[in-house]
Amino acid sequence: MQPPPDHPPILPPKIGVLLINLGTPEAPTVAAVRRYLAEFLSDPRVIEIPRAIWKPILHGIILRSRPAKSAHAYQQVWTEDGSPLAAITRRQSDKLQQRLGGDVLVDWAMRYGAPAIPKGVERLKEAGCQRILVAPLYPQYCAATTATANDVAFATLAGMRWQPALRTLPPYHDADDYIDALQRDLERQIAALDFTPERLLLSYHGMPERTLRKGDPYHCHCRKTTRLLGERLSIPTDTSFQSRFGRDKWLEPATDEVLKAYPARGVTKIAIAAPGFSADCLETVEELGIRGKEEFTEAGGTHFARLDCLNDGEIGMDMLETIIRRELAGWIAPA
Ligand SMILES: C=CC1=C(C)c2cc3[nH]c(cc4nc(cc5[nH]c(cc1n2)c(C)c5CCC(=O)O)C(CCC(=O)O)=C4C)c(C)c3C=C
Ligand SMILES: [Fe+2]
Ligand SMILES: [Fe+2]
Repeated sequence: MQPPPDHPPILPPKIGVLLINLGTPEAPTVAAVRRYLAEFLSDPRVIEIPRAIWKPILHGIILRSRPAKSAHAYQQVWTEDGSPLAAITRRQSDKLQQRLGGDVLVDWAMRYGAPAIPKGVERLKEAGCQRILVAPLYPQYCAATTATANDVAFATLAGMRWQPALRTLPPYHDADDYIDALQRDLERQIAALDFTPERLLLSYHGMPERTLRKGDPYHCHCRKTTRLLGERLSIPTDTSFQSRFGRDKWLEPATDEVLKAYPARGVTKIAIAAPGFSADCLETVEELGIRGKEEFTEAGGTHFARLDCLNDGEIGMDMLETIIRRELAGWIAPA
């Protein structure tokens, strides 16, 4: 039987996947970086300080000084395709779409800036997706990253009469497929170097230490990833935490401190990787690859290599397809 002529359109039901990463400015300019930082650093999941105390600090000090410094850093990593984080996430989405076929619609979004999560969820719903997997691409769970992305996706549903069913991608810090992909990709990159590193430093984004005491599993997830990876690699590994922000105590040891201390300990040839980042970005290319290298060589290091993230390479895409398919179980037929 045909629906009446004034009936809203009936689309064949589809499955949606929304890949999410942190977000990045739209241009490497002071104004665009200020807009991005204002949104990012206003998120109470990121800065857990009472608003009445934090707002004057953010608007009176941080947004006056940091955008110029950060814009300079972004200018050093910007590509023809824009910010590396956005360009790589877009390619991951396109390649996953090809792998999953036409019954699954894959799109991507950023928690801060564009393309925004609400628009992504709405686009998938309008295209007929009655079931959506929200996939924040953070292997290690953190309230400041995973939870805030999921919050926005769920909040988008609050305004809908006909809500799609939502699933979220759980952390995959100890998933065999993830550890295996890291092992193979890092071994491949180390084998291609023109020197043999004495140690592999695994640098994760830092967090205030108090978030660990409050029950965030992030620190434990990072440590577990290093342990599982270290058990498989022949090169000795160390763990460190980068990108300290503000005056509070952050997770230790700090990446820059470890880099500066290596040569005095007799370690002068190293490789550094960032397993917590699913795509290369400012934090890996500039902070580790440029500033980290300077810190290490100024302290007496002789050989330094920054290894790429899994990005949209074959090994990374195989892993991403496997973990996404696993979460779509019961929604799509097994591959
Ligand atoms: C208190 C501040 C911050 C917390 C907490 C934080 C946690 C956190 N961040 C990432 C991943 C990324 N962070 C990136 C950039 C970035 N991070 C902060 C501050 C905090 N991060 C700032 C101010 C910035 C902007 C750049 C700068 O001014 O230094 C990025 C890169 C974005 C890009 O455009 O390339 C990523 C990715 C994680 C995983 C995390 C907690 C686990
Ligand atoms: Fe960050
Ligand atoms: Fe940084």
